[in-house]
Amino acid sequence: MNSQRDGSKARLVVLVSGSGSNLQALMDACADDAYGARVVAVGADRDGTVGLERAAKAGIPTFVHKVVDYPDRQGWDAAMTETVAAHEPTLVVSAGFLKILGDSFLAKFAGRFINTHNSLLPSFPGMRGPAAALEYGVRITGATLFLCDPGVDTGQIIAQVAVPVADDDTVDTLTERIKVAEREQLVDTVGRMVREGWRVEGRRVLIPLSFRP
Ligand SMILES: Nc1nc2c(c(=O)[nH]1)N[C@@H](CN(C=O)c1ccc(C(=O)N[C@@H](CCC(=O)O)C(=O)O)cc1)CN2
Ligand SMILES: NCC(=O)N[C@@H]1O[C@H](COP(=O)([O-])[O-])[C@@H](O)[C@H]1O
Repeated sequence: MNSQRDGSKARLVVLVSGSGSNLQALMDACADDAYGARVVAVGADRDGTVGLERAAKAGIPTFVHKVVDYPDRQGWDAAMTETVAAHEPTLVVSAGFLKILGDSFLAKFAGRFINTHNSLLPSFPGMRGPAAALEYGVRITGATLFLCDPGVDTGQIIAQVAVPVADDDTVDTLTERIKVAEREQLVDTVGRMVREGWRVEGRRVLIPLSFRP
């Protein structure tokens, strides 16, 4: 069971690659002491993202590790692991972070490394969730929050939210509609995790307030 039951604030390290609207939602939630967490660092795999700008504007430490700056993927993974570990995270949150993290990172953070994805997994994993949902013709899609494992979007599911697909949806309109529900789910679920803790039973992730008898 992981939790900050001693009343101290949980430490969130958030990983981004793009606009960081999920990051902003977490930062906004953390402004309320009752939420029980604070974003202690924001990391990215590339320079110049709006997500990094959001963190810098809020005075939150940022870091960037680019794969091309390392002799191989393992070197990049080790650098990511070392930098994130230095911030002593309660929870590592991948929110639009577009790199798969490897063995070194998972050895350190598995079980407390989560990712929000813009589809109802296991449908439409990867980098094109909304586009793939539109191409397939599903009538309901959504967002999934899950614990990351060595696979791509194959980890244990923590929470899901359904989002209807409109007849006139484009990739952009569907992506944005999913994001609204996704951000609400991320803030609500991370808050419950850090305040109440969570445990993993096989493929299930249980948070006390959602425990079923
Ligand atoms: N070990 C894991 N790491 C990450 C996971 C995961 O499930 N396990 N999820 C991703 C986030 N994600 C979807 O939600 C995702 C991100 C990136 C990719 C991908 O194919 N990335 C390529 C490079 C793409 C690029 O740089 O443009 C890669 O890593 O080589 C798939 C799914 C976060 N990390
Ligand atoms: N599977 C990777 C992926 O596509 N992730 C998606 O990137 C967006 C980031 O938005 P944000 O930068 O505004 O938070 C999110 O909608 C997230 O599901």
